[in-house]
Amino acid sequence: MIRFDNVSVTYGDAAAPAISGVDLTVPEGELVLLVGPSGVGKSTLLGAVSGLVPHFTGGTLRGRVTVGGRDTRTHKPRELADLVGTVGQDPLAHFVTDTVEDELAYGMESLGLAPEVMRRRVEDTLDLLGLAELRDRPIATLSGGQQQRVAIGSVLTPHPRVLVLDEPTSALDPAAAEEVLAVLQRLVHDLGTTVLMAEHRLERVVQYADQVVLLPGPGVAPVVGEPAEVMAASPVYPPVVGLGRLAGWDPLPLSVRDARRRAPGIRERLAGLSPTRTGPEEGDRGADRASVPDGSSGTDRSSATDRPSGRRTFMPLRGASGGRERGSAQAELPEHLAVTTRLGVRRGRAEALRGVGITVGAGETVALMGRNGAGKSTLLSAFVGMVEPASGSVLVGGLTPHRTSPRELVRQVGLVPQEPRDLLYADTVAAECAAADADAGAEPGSCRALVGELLPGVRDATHPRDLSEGQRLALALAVVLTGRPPLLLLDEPTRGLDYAAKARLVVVLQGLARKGHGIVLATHDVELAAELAHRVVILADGEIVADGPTADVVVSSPAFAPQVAKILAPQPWLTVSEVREALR
Ligand SMILES: Nc1ncnc2c1ncn2[C@@H]1O[C@H](COP(=O)(O)OP(=O)(O)OP(=O)(O)O)[C@@H](O)[C@H]1O
Ligand SMILES: Nc1ncnc2c1ncn2[C@@H]1O[C@H](COP(=O)(O)OP(=O)(O)OP(=O)(O)O)[C@@H](O)[C@H]1O
Repeated sequence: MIRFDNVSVTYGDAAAPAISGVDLTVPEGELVLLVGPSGVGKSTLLGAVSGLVPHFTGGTLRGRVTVGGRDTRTHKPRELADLVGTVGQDPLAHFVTDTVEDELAYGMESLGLAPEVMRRRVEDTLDLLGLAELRDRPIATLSGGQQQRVAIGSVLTPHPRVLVLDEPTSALDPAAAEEVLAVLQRLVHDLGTTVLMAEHRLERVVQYADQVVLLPGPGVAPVVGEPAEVMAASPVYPPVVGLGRLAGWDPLPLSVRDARRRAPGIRERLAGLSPTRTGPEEGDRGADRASVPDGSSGTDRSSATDRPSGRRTFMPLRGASGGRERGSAQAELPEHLAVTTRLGVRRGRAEALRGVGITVGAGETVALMGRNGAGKSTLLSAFVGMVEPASGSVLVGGLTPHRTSPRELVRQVGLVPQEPRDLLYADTVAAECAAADADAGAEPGSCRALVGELLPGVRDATHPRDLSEGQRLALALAVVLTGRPPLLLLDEPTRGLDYAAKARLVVVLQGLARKGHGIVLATHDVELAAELAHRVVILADGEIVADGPTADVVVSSPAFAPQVAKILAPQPWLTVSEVREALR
């Protein structure tokens, strides 16, 4: 159904092609998963199928790509629309109408389907993706995950024979991701739809794939094969495969269920051992240790709700680089970097947050989890004054965010938004980084070094618009981290990041936490939360329904447990690295 004949794509003045030597056949009715490190050319390869590359992105395509016999170089995306449905990494870029229902109908309208058919398919899709309650809503007012569901729904309604999906579950909560994958599998099995999908969170998808296409490095020809075969040697692999490789299981399990069947042996070896975990208090805070007050873990919900802002104790916070003093370093900080008390926030007609009491202590990393639309981004927005409380209060560094000037507030708190593009305004990576250094009063080169540390291979001269998703996120993270705000907020910080980049992000954030920074991440990435968070807070429908140490909260939850916890339960292991450490 899809064929690549010796395809290469070179962008503008890039020295080397983004993809090269790609020979590939995707048979009709298969679900093929495209994997590989960040920036390796996955989106480029997908774009060559939908025709976006090179028609919209520029660059030169050599060789031949055909879909259902149509050459994508001579057919514009519009001329492929009846055949190929595409969901890109940034759903907002694709929306053409204003409301959910219109968007679901749009693709069918342009194909001229009968009104009764359209009506029925819109209803089906609203139900299928849990969008019925949002049908009249302006798309601009939806949460990130709600938007991603609309984007997926809008390509399903015309029933294309080929679906090209770029990280389609990146903004979805774990349950929604499973539902979407079940729908895709049904289309593949029942209707013979062909699906080509790129995804970083392999733990979510690899067990559904008929074939895996691995791009091992930029411009390197793909490796194609059965999922278990490719996973055995792939540089990117999910925790279940990591555990399988560690335990020497052959063939490698791809699902939690398969791994559980193999697990008795490793469970026996682990019996009597326990994971080494450092809480925020036990962590080595190095030079700053003495200045960080105790009792800042805030794991006790009742006190978390009722405790005042904690201005009793003030703590000097040093820039993470050590001696260099800068704005925030001179600011005196309360023991709790952020406190909300019975916080209520309205968005439109909805109460997005209700009675939320949460504290974030110095040195603490908190993962905010919960279904799409639960209010996670709203809470982060409240911390930076982008939304006002309708009731209750929010204090950050002792200040009321929405009444504090941005200049003053940035000394206390920095936010990496869900869409990193919102943060970037310069024309090149180098200029963006220079501006970030200047804004933060950091040494020239600080931001650029961080980008390289998170993701090697990002070029100075590239326009942020032309970066891959993961590269852009690494840049946005670096821009905010350069300011080293005492409180660091990250909204879904792993979209587009490969496992290695995620691991490096974990190291950087752990280092900041040790130096006394408080970190709050809103995330659907249960594996990231397991690696990084001291504490997990679960929001449901605007209310806190759980708040406690990570292991306590996630292990008991089928939705939020990481793979290793599911495989080794009832033992308390969360990550492959914990198991590796224990077996050493
Ligand atoms: N329009 C463009 N102009 C110039 N360079 C581009 C353009 N689009 C992508 N690139 C570059 O091509 C390379 C591959 O990007 P691509 O988006 O295909 O990677 P990816 O594997 O999808 O990455 P990610 O996993 O981060 O989404 C990157 O180095 C990127 O900077
Ligand atoms: N401007 C608005 N008007 C009406 N409702 C809104 C508006 N902005 C957000 N909402 C609603 O508020 C609720 C909370 O949204 P929020 O973005 O905080 O959710 P979230 O937990 O971050 O979700 P996701 O995981 O999908 O990112 C959602 O139901 C959303 O649709």
